[in-house]
Amino acid sequence: MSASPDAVSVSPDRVSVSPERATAVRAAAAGELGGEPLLSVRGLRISVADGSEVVHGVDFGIPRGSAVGLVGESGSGKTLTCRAVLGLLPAGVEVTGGEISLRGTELTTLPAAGRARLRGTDLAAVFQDPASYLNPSITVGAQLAEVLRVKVGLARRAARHRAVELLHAMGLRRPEHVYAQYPFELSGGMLQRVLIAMSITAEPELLIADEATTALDVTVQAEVLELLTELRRDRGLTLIVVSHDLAVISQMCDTVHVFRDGGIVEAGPTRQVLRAPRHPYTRELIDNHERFGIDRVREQRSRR
Ligand SMILES: Nc1ncnc2c1ncn2[C@@H]1O[C@H](COP(=O)(O)OP(=O)(O)OP(=O)(O)O)[C@@H](O)[C@H]1O
Repeated sequence: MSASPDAVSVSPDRVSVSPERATAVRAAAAGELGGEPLLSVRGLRISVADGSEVVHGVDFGIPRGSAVGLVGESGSGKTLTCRAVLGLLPAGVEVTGGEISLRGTELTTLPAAGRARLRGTDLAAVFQDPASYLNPSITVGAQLAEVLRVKVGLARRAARHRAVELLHAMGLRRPEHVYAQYPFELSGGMLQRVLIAMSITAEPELLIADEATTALDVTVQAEVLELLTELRRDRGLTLIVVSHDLAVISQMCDTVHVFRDGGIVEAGPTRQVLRAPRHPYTRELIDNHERFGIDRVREQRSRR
């Protein structure tokens, strides 16, 4: 990062732009520029165990069926924001202000059991390290079938049948064989497909992919991104894609929200933000992306 942390202001409220521009950033971030939001996050504040605030009043909306990218440097608050939406904040970390509404239902005041019920059935997530979410001593098929029994209520035989179907639908060849394999026998890309299968068993409307392809090699990454795009197209899944990789965001997302230091500094249609970034920090992200040899963003920008 060439600029010091203080070189760019951290939230639309503190950026020196015209009031009209600040309003436009907030409106874009809140999803008001397109469609009825499936998810609406307003003024979200998150504090950690020592009392310090790490997310400072974030606003955004996710229109149903859209793919929304969250980008920004490490530690800018993307993951905690997603975990707050899922109701899965780490111990000692808590929401201290704001609202998170899913189809009009306020989530921050729901009891833990209610939040747990929503996970899987309405909201789901896949993260960077799929192996850590699987039990190493149980076959992946048995684990997937168990989710189908618990979350969908299928009987044992039906769950097995559906699990094989899902593995097939995730693009895994020889799904019967994969069903009987243990996590250590599968590659990272295969494990991520299994996790994606698990996450969509109960047909949630919103899937959060938090650096879900970061650890995969480029070809496998492209295949998993393609799978997510297909799920969006074929099942109407709404996606939140968290990534450091602007090429991933450019490929997948209709809109992008740029996080910095716990706030959103710029938001809007991906193409517009990447082509004509308005905020110095967004420009810096794009320049860094290009400087480090990942030229796909510029290629995609110039092709359009
Ligand atoms: N369990 C925790 N306890 C204390 N502080 C935390 C905890 N988790 C995250 N933080 C802090 O909260 C801030 C936001 O973290 P977060 O993980 O949301 O950032 P991020 O943008 O997702 O980063 P990355 O891209 O590296 O995942 C950071 O300053 C981080 O150090």
